Amino acid sequence: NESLKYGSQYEGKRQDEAMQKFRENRLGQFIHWGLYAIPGGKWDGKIYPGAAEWLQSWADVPPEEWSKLINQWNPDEFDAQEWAHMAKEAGFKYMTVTTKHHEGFCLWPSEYTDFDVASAPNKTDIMGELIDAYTKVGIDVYFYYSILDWHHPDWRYDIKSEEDEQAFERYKTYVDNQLTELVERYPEVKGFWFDGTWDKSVKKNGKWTLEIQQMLKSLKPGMIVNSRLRADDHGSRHFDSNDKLMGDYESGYERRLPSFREDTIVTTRDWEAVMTVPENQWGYHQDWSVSHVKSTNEVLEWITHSVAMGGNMLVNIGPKPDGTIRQQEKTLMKEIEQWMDINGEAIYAGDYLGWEKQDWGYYIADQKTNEVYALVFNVPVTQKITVATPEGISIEEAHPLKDESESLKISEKGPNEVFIHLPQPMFEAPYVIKLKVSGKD
Ligand SMILES: C#C[C@@H]1N[C@@H](C)[C@@H](O)[C@H]1O
Repeated sequence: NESLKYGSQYEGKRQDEAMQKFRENRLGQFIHWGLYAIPGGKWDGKIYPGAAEWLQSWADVPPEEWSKLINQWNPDEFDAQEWAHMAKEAGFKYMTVTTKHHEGFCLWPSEYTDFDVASAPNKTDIMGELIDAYTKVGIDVYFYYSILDWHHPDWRYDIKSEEDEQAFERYKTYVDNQLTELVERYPEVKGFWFDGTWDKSVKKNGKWTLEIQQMLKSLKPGMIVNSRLRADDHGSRHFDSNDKLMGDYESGYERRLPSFREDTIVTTRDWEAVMTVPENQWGYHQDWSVSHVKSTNEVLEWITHSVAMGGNMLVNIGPKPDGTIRQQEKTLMKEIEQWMDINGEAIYAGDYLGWEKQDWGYYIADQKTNEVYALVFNVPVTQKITVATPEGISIEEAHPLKDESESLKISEKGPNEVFIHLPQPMFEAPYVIKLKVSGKD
């Protein structure tokens, strides 16, 4: 290991209360909202199938033209309490919302720019409304902030001249000021989800990324900061040049999940995956037919897979320009609610169990109660699932969370292996079984 000045600051999982709460939350809502919701994936009459919040890039729109969208920012149907209520009912324990995406438009009245809601026809302080409404219903709020900024004149993709150097110094001050402003205006914020840090300009400023992390923690002890912010002395991101995780949790799983076969290393640290309902749409896109849209059961499997590997999951919504939520996302939240009302105990505070992975689905162990759950997604044609337990551990009982008074039949399969017999008929949703285990520590 070489000594690094701007690498990982500590090893292992943070054990303080704020981080434990993050770990127990497990299921969160991601919200991507900004000017990009107005065109909704369409520019000059053409639909672009790429991510809607990247339309400025796909359609190669000059920043000064894109910025005119500010004059159409008028979410007159926006109701933060309604969003918070829907999220609460769905069972989200935390929420992460875009304060500023790559387009540079700020959803709060910032002292440091005119490219913000204060300069739009509708001057509502979106961040203020959301953090108040969500905090009031008991949902923790995190802020997404993009370092990459297509609007700001001092942003640089790389530092290749004295002029670049001076401009980027100004940009660093702008970001430091905005982050300080966000914490001071919204002190209930629990942490920051940084994005847009892949360019050389950031990789050459590892020291700055550490200073941002330290500044946020000095502004609010316990603040939680994702690994995606960080670059080390040599520009290594997420993990420093000694392969040590930087930041408080690993945030590399965007629209993908760690494999149970190859990536169990993730179970040794805190991590969070983020996912879209369509293949790749974070901001509002008016035409979801451009790609596969996940069913609720697919979304529930992504959530379960993350928790079963000891991670969190953020499920994204992209609100419409008028401030309403599209029907597909409202239906999804309602169906997640119906499933979580019965099975949420297997997800909240869930963690990696470490038993042999089976094709029928996932095991989740409760961090606090030590209860063990089997979550069945792929019902075997034999109508029974195999549970192979470590030496000295056996399954005493199996009760479906849908009706815990019911006991499922258990039969011997072999040494440390049993069958659990599933009831007819086939299931319309993932089927969760609480296992009574003996011999577990
Ligand atoms: C690429 C990229 C960005 N990272 C995701 C979390 C979205 O914000 C997307 O625009």
